[in-house]
Amino acid sequence: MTAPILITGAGQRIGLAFAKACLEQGQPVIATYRTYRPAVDALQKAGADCVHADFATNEGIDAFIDTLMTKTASLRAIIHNASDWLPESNDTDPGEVMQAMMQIHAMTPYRINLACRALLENSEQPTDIIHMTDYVVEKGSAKHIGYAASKAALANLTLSFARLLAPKVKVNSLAPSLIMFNPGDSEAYREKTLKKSLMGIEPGVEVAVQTLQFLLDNPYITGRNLPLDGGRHLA
Ligand SMILES: NC(=O)C1=CN([C@@H]2O[C@H](COP(=O)(O)OP(=O)(O)OC[C@H]3O[C@@H](n4cnc5c(N)ncnc54)[C@H](OP(=O)(O)O)[C@@H]3O)[C@@H](O)[C@H]2O)C=CC1
Ligand SMILES: Nc1nc2c(c(=O)[nH]1)N=C([C@H](O)[C@@H](O)CO)CN2
Repeated sequence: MTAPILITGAGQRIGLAFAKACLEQGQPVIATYRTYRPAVDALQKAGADCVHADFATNEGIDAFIDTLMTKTASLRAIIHNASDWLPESNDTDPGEVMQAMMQIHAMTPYRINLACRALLENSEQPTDIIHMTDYVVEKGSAKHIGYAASKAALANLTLSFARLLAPKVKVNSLAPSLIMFNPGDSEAYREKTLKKSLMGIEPGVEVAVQTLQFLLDNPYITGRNLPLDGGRHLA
């Protein structure tokens, strides 16, 4: 019996694409979602075990972990994809922004990874943890300061968990810049953002799926950060 892959934040966009790609290969998936959408039903019908989870509190994380433990005794991989892209703004308290960003991008992967160590080590095959970070870990962000700091914390968790869990478990970061816009992004924002990379395109979720598969298939990469950014560092 193939151990499932846990994908957090799989109710839309990149996480949903990850889940669909795994299912299409016959790979069992446990997918978390916070907001119900018809896509969650479709994912469940496609064979995923969809679990509601809100990681905004430690109680919410621990409640999810308790549910997960009733579903499986082993895991093929954990993809920490759940995320909020909160900017600083005049009408939000900076302390709340930083707390929310650290909660979803650092506390959530930290608690789930520690709780699931045995599930990952139980598997016969090599197993993986993949942290979805961000290009801004390298450069910072003037408009998403708390977000960037929390993704930098997540990138450091990659190093620590790679040390802790080797050789049974590989632990890597996937660091995208633009993959896909949000529906509300203005034309002006889109134009400006496309110019930030050498490739100058909105690549879409497939490039993230390809990179995920590369990491899952490779037995010798661990503790590394894989950029997926269209050459943004040279633009
Ligand atoms: N899209 C892009 O261009 C880029 C993406 N990335 C990273 O890639 C990953 C995927 O990006 P994308 O698909 O755009 O992500 P989204 O912004 O669509 O967020 C993914 C999911 O995270 C879930 N989520 C947010 N907060 C919580 C919470 N407190 N508890 C549980 N779930 C939560 C949301 O659930 P729900 O909707 O169910 O409420 C959402 O569907 C993210 O980590 C992101 O930071 C990095 C750079 C660029
Ligand atoms: N959780 C999210 N994180 C990020 C998103 C997103 O939509 N959700 N989007 C980006 C941008 O695409 C950025 O990389 C380019 O402007 C960053 N993080």
